[in-house]
Amino acid sequence: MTQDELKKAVGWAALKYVEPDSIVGVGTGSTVNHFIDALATIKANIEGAVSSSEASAARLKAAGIPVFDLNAVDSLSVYVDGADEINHHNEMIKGGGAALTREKIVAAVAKKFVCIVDESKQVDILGAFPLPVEVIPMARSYVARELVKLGGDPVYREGVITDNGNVILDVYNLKILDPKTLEKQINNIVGVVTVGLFAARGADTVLVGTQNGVVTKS
Ligand SMILES: O=C(CO)[C@H](O)[C@H](O)COP(=O)(O)O
Repeated sequence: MTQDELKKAVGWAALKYVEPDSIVGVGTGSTVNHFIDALATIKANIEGAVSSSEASAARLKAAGIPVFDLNAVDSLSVYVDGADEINHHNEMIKGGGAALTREKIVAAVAKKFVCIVDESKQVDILGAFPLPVEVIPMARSYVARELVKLGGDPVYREGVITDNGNVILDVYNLKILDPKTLEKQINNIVGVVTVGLFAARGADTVLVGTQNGVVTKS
């Protein structure tokens, strides 16, 4: 199977975590796009969705699924999203699609985070994928200097403005041995909006698309 077929398999497998009549938290990316396609087939059985990006909101609306503002929603039973890397403790690097801040917010509200990945995303140690950091534009150079002090090589993602009007620094050459501590350290730098390390709030369930089928990990 191709990588996209593996993504499709986990996107559809995530449907079983959607509760009837609920509002579903929806992430961003090519794997989640398959989940949205699957969700469209049961749209009569759900109330709607909260989206982590303008891109997913547009896809949800095009599929006829009502999209709610998160402020209008008290709780979400499930949040379904992909990842750029995931380790064996269900800690992740996310933000390849620049949606990390809204993803972290929607994930925080949800009772259960179901992460959907193809097997190429599984790693022993996070950091081969450059770590995205969303930054207030005027703080870009300052934050970059602070990230160098933490051992990384930040690169400005040129031409990308997030849905929140900010910029992204991608931090290369990090070997992330303690994701929870690094998440706190980077979030503490003034001017950082969010780091794309999801460790304090990792995934509760991971669906991995493999050549032998979808494997579920908790
Ligand atoms: O964090 C994300 C977007 O900000 C995505 O979940 C991540 O980039 C994975 O994307 P894809 O499913 O296209 O491989």
